[in-house]
Amino acid sequence: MTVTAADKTGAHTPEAADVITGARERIDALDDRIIGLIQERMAVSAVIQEARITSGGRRVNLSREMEVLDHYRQALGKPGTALAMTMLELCRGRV
Ligand SMILES: C=C(O[C@@H]1C=C(C(=O)O)C=C[C@H]1O)C(=O)O
Repeated sequence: MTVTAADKTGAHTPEAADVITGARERIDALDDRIIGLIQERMAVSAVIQEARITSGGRRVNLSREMEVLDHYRQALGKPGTALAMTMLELCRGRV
């Protein structure tokens, strides 16, 4: 059985299916960039954590994490906090 663009997108007209298909390509490209930026952030975060641990400090710095959480909350609202918490977990592991 053939899967049509309308099936894949949920659109009810070919015009809407075209809009959705094009916009999804842009979303996939944006997601690739976001993932790349998160990976870059993880690497920079690792440099900071290693420097602190090597100097005798702890991996985690809660006051800094509060600043990061607040930054995301101010920009994106409450879901921004959840996003930042997931990102912090990616960057420093679970606490
Ligand atoms: C990167 C740091 O170390 C840890 C990781 C953080 C981060 O990824 O943003 C923030 C605070 C620390 O728990 C830092 O102190 O800046």
